[in-house]
Amino acid sequence: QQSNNQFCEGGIAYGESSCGASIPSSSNKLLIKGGTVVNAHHQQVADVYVENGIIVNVQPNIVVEDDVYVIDATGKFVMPGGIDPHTHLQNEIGSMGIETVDDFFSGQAAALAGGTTMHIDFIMPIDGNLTAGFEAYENKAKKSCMDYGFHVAITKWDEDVSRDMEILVKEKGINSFKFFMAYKGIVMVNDELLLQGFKKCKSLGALAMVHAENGDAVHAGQQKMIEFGITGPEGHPLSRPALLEGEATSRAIRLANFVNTPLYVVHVMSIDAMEEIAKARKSGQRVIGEPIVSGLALDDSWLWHPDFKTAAKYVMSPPIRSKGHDKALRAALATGLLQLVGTDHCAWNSTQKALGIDDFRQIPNGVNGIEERMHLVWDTMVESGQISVTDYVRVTSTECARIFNIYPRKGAILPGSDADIIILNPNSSFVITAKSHHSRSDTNVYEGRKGKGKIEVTIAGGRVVWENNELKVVPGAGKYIQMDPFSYLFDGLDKKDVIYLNSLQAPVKRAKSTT
Ligand SMILES: NC(=O)NCCC(=O)O
Ligand SMILES: [Zn+2]
Ligand SMILES: [Zn+2]
Repeated sequence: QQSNNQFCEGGIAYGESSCGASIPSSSNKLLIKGGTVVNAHHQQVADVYVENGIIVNVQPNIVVEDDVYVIDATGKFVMPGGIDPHTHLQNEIGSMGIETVDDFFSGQAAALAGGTTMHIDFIMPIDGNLTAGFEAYENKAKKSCMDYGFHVAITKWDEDVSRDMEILVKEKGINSFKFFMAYKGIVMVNDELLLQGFKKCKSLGALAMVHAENGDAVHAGQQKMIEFGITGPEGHPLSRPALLEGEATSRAIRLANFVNTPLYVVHVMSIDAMEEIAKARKSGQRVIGEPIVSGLALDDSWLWHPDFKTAAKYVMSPPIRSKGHDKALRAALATGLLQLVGTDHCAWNSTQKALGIDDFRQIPNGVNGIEERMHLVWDTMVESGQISVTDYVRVTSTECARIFNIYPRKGAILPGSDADIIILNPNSSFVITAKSHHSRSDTNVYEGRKGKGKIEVTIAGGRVVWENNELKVVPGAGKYIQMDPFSYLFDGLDKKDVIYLNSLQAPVKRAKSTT
């Protein structure tokens, strides 16, 4: 495990005494002075006053008493903390029973150091059982140092699953379910299950999510690579080309249209998938496309690197695509064809990745990103001139809060919102390296990457947790955020059902044939 001198681990609390950090112990009153406060809809120079973890006032020249901790943000952007819609902490999906290196403490500490103050993780059922899965993740998340929510994966179908979906939505704060169209023989579902699951999601007001790759074809592609004698990491992208992502995306979109329910496509990695989403949205269908930072900022050339350890770092599914896809995905994000950015943070160390040294199919799938997302989206999208600062807030925070129905508690700097806030200095710079990152992985897919725009302060639930490159995090400080069903994506959706049902009221009358 990586040790890091900016971050103390192994104790109970992480504060001045144990870390030598200079961040003051949490004050319940905080004033951020003179920054440019940015929301998805508006920006203004103003002060932000926080009490007991909640934003109380946002306006210029707020005057406060002496007992308030004051941060000067002059010349900097004050924005809602990032919300990462897609993470896998302490997870073993598709990885032969081994667990990712980041748990709910180390992964969240990394997130906070990178300006993300909430994430939504994927609960994997236990032997298909959703309730058992939920309870297991409730336990894993007890060490959380920032707020979190859950999506739940559906890997089989029966009456218990259907009943548990209802319980999770009505009693446990779940409002989204994920279906894997790949990982054949592990968690992949067929079209019949997709239809049943989508129908149930619709009735509950829960959002259906898909990992869209044609799993049967991927399996055939993998066999073909092995027959050709291609066993290295480059066999991974070669075995599951973008057309298989495009096919599954198109199929999921059409099935969601048939059921008339909104659809969220996770980790959109290719032009093929992006174009299917754009086409459906243009026709009025409610489809959300989530690119992830590795798809926006990397290309697949690394997978051909002669050093196995380097190449294996980049194995994830769907694969990081060839040059050109990254640029097209950035353009689609800039023009609103894709809506929000996740990470799919699923971190392994190089020993775990080496399980696939003789066979790329055994390399655990997944890359890091929870700590890097906010910096890389700033650098590649805002600093490059592709999107505005308000759009940055929208794609890194607000849109996620709206889709998962927690806006404006999250995703906004407004009176009454949770005090999850970042301060970004656009004139400062960042550099990414495994030597100083906070993930427990010994590698980083963005190793050596430098850029403009540095998150200098992170405030989570009103506590200053990242300042002067020092983390001050407390296990157990994070809260589970329950998310209600029927987000804006469901508004007016039933009108289409009514039109359809009405058309059935007038069946064609035909005279009985006499012959
Ligand atoms: N993406 C990946 O390779 N690993 C995490 C699981 C998933 O999202 O498919
Ligand atoms: Zn996936
Ligand atoms: Zn994922």
